[in-house]
Amino acid sequence: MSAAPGPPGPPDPRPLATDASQVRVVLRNRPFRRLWLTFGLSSLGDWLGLLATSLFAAGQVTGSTAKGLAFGGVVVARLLPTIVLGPLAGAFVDRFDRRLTMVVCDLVRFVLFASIPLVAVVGSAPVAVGWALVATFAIEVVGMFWNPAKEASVPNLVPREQLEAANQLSLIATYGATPLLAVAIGAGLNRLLLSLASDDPSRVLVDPNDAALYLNAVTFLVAAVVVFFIPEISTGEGRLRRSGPAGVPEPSLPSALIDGWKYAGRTPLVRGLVLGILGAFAAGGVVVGVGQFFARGLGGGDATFYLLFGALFVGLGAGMGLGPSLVRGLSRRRWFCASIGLSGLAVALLPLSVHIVVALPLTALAGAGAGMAYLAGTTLLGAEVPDAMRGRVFAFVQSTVRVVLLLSIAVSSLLVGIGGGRKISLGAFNLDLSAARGLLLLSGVLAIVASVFSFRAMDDKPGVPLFRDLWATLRGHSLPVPGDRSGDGLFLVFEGGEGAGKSTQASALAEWLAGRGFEVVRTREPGATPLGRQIRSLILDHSDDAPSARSEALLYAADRAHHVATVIRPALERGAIVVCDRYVDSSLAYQGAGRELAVEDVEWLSRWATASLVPDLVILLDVDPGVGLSRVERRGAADRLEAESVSFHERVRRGFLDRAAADPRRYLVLDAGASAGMLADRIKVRVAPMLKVHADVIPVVPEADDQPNVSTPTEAK
Ligand SMILES: Nc1ncnc2c1ncn2[C@@H]1O[C@H](COP(=O)(O)OP(=O)(O)O)[C@@H](O)[C@H]1O
Ligand SMILES: Cc1cn([C@H]2C[C@H](O)[C@@H](COP(=O)(O)OP(=O)(O)O)O2)c(=O)[nH]c1=O
Repeated sequence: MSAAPGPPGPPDPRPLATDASQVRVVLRNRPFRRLWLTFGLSSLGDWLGLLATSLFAAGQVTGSTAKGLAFGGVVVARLLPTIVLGPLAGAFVDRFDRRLTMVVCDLVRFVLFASIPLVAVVGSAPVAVGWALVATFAIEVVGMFWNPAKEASVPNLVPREQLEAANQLSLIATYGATPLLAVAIGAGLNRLLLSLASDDPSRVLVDPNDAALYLNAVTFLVAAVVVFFIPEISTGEGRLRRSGPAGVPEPSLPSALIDGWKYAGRTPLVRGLVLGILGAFAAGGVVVGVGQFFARGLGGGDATFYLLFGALFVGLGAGMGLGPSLVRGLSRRRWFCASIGLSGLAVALLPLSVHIVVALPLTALAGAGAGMAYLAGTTLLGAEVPDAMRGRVFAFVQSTVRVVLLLSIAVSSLLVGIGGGRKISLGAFNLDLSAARGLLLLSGVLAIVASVFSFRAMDDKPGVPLFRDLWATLRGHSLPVPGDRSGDGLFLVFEGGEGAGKSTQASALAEWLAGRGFEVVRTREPGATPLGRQIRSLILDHSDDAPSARSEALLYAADRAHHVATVIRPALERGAIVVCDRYVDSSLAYQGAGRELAVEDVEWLSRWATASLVPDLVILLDVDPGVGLSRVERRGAADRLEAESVSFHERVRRGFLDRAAADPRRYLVLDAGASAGMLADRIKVRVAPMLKVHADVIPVVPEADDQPNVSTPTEAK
């Protein structure tokens, strides 16, 4: 038996998000570039092969029924093997060297494709068609091994943070560029060869379809050679096992397969992904199955159908290409589920469209959701499924997707013919109550349900409401995950620009709370601990060797990590109230907005430093930088940050306000121009209800007779 796959661990906290710069970085990665070329070649071969073989088979026979049968036979021959052999191929891929698997597959496909026209030269028409079918079937079988090997090898070539960009590029190659290129090459060859033969068709040098098949065979040969020279791919399980300690028995194919299924079954991420993908593809299949009927219902013919189809693909491409820059830092698990929900919603709304003008954007939206879900799903599988399991999981997903797609296309195109239509007149428009519309609604709802279930299975931000998180993300930053807190202390933070009055208000609040009998820890950042004080002087003192923006961010994070670990968490665990002058938002505002570092990076760094400890309330004292700076001028020489330009402090102010706007329930924003007494009152009003729960634990002591009980790990300012 193989070592059983370990239990699914917690999600990797490192972000998977990508941006345009990652695409450039990935493109500079040589092994990936070469692999990408082979994706393109093989995918070109696939598309060209499908077109050429189908046309070839149809061209061998006469009569429309026979042509239809021959054409359909090729398509079926291509889809069938996935279903039967997919999972087995995945288990195989995980056991053997992925590079060699890919090379052998490409060589076999080279031979098979070249054999199709060659057999036709010597054999009769039935033999030629028969062989075309057999070869096609075999080519698809080979693809079953090649595909999971390819998918599983990408994560070995590119680092985690570039995985999404790498997937974007390979999806664009597979579904965007190469199908178009295949059509163009097919058509180009046709014209070229026919024009060379002038008007006498019998003088055609090589039949255009034969030529396409030969060309196609060559693409696989080239791909085989290129892959052979990418040794980095060979880090699959097979190779590790071979060079691993002697005496570790190799798992048999069936037991590897069973391990793979077990892993998929008990890993919430994989379960969620499979469920979501199946929901999306079922809906997609229905759209394809009923498309023509629906188009007719919209009052259009084939042209409308092609328009809808075009919109679906434009949406798909846009989702894959632009999605990541739209959602930026959003959790990829959440993005995946939300995309499927979006797709489902668009499909469910389609039946309500009375006109193509409404149907087109909805179709594009459905495509965009599907494209984003496909990209996020592939990236998640690559990033979070261990290398040893990846081939099996990819194969499992690929084959179930095909089954569902085939079934939903077949069933829906069958059903749609049965149900008759009824027209309802809505003023100028006629709404056609047809089976097509009913099926669309049903499949849209199905996809939404699937997205909800997969969300439940794989969400990595429990406790953070999805829609608020989405909204916050679209506006610049996703919401943090509240850290799990033991103890029932209260964590209150003051934020704001220089001279906003944070220290004044923090002291007032701390005294008021202590006066009511609470244990209060009044603290600040940076510099609340001995280590922190050293860091503080490194950052803020003027020196010839001022830290760069990134090292400044790291120093603040280092101070914060130590502060949280040694002061804040222990206090909260005791049940104390922590009143802190500045926290994470200062880094986001000063280093993010002010120094213009990527806010997501600073946010991630802070989350890591604090182990996701989030304040219960942030009191933001909003002050005009001019006013605030003039207040602190009286304090003496400005430190390094105070001495920054006014535009810097303006950006900082915006940074704070944006944070507060993204999560209003956790912020109290006050105009710091008000008098200190008024501000203190407003703060007490907001904090008091938070104490009620707290007061059950620590009795409230009458204000007058109590000695304030404030401990300060930092010296008074
Ligand atoms: N609401 C207020 N109105 C006017 N001046 C204030 C107010 N709050 C504080 N100050 C004064 O402004 C200066 C800076 O206040 P401080 O609390 O140290 O701000 P911060 O900690 O935000 O830098 C101090 O001299 C303080 O007395
Ligand atoms: C905590 C923190 C502070 N800072 C800056 C803001 C302040 O200019 C300086 C802290 O100095 P401090 O004297 O504590 O400022 P204030 O009296 O205004 O509260 O460090 C950051 O840039 N990033 C951070 O994460």
